[in-house]
Amino acid sequence: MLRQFHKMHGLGNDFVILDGRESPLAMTEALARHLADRREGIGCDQLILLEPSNTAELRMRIFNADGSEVESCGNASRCVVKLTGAGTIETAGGVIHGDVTGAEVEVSLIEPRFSWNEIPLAYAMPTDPVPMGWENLDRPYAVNVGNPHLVFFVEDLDDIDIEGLGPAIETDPTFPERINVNVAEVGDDGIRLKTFERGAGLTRACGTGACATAVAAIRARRLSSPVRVTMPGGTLVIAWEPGQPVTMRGDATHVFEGTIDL
Ligand SMILES: N[C@H](CCC[C@H](N)C(=O)O)C(=O)O
Repeated sequence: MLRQFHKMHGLGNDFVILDGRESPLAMTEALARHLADRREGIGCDQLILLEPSNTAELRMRIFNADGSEVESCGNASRCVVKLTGAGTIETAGGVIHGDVTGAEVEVSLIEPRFSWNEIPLAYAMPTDPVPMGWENLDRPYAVNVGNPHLVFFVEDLDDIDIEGLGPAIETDPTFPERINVNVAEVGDDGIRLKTFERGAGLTRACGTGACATAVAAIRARRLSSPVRVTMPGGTLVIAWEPGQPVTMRGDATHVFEGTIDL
């Protein structure tokens, strides 16, 4: 059966979006992996499937390039708000809210969580920072913004081999659901960030990573809200106050639409 798809990206973090609201689509890890494959499929960092929802205007399911289904995706949220005009979106990480503001899109995720069992970590330990290290990366902050993130603050981001260290940290048994790995350098005009994503590897931008990193920087009193977070693919503006949901504002780009036989 021929299915329409949309190819979109948020600051170079790219997505294939399928709409299963009118006609259901049974997504599997294997099919998500195939569609995400940049040689044998369409190619993307995450596969997004839209479905009906009882708690929001629509439900957004998120599958990483490795096929794993996860709770949240900040860049894809902005793309789905722009594509559908939805103001509320149900995700496995909670109901999120979006609004198109001119050329950009603003999305509010959930109120961040910080305790070890909410990240989750495998056992009780501090999360601000986590008393662990991997070569020249140590004492990260752990933050859950719907999905799990580690945030390492470093003096020089270009000194860090994030692609070399990322896989071992992502799959460390301390993180029973694996984890997204963020390495950040704080400067006068905000944060420079690179993210090795759970289930997708190094991406050009990570929306939830930018949110988690800005929240960690505000909690550690390194910066105050709002925070500009600049990644290889571009910049997001993140706003957060303790006790509130974290909000991001940035671009969402529609590249093309096509059909594929599924
Ligand atoms: N790799 C993430 C999901 C995608 C997040 C990212 N693309 C974003 O924009 O937030 C995870 O496994 O939790």
